[in-house]
Amino acid sequence: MRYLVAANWKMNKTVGETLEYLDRFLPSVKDLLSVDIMIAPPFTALSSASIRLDAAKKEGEYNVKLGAQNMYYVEKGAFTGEISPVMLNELDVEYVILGHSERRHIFGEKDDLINKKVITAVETGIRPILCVGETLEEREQGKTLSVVERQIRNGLAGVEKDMAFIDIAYEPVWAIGTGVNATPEQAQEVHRFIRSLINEISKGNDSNTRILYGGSVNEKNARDLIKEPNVDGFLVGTASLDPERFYKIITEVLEV
Ligand SMILES: O=C(CO)COP(=O)(O)O
Repeated sequence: MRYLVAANWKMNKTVGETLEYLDRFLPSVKDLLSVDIMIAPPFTALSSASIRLDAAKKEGEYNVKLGAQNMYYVEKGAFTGEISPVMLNELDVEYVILGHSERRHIFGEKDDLINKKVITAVETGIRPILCVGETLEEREQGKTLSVVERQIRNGLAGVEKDMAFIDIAYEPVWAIGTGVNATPEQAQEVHRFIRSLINEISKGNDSNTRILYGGSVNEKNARDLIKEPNVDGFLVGTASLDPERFYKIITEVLEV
């Protein structure tokens, strides 16, 4: 299984800033093919990023893929403000982040909607990264594993046989954007649980499923986190906004 290091830029960077970032970032990861890299800019920058990546790939070898931060589960129609999988496919978007805690908590997305999106993503050939994770209150009440189990079972209902085409990101809500990451031990405990759960529900058909950790990952804590046996990569927010910091995290993963 290849590690995946993914950047979730959230609502950051204009088209100009995206192109400036790629100009600085792409040379650093040229010929770096042993780890999968994904960048998810905002929707407005996807097209320009796609063109820039395409041009780079004509000049050299890059293992950098584009991701979307969300999508709707219908091909087209009267869904004001939504983006469809067909629109993402056209831009060579290969990943989609689904069920991010900001979608769940700020925009009220529930497991059944997230599940519909996961199913459509798999059907359209866009690899979903299903995000799960507990709030601080849930952790303090000892509910971490039961919350994660519910989010995974509901989120993956109907796609269990396609598990090898899906990645999971464990992102404890209390660690997102706070500067307080889960300790390697805390991450490993939940990742081991997720691994056994998806092994059970996919009947062993999960050999390409990465379990990413997300939540205040940076160039200083990445090495200790990736050393854990069930941490298969990262979903990085804040630290991915700077191309040098994101590259440093990638190099920490390479060294394990
Ligand atoms: O939400 C995240 C990635 O999806 C994590 O964000 P931070 O790295 O800023 O904590």
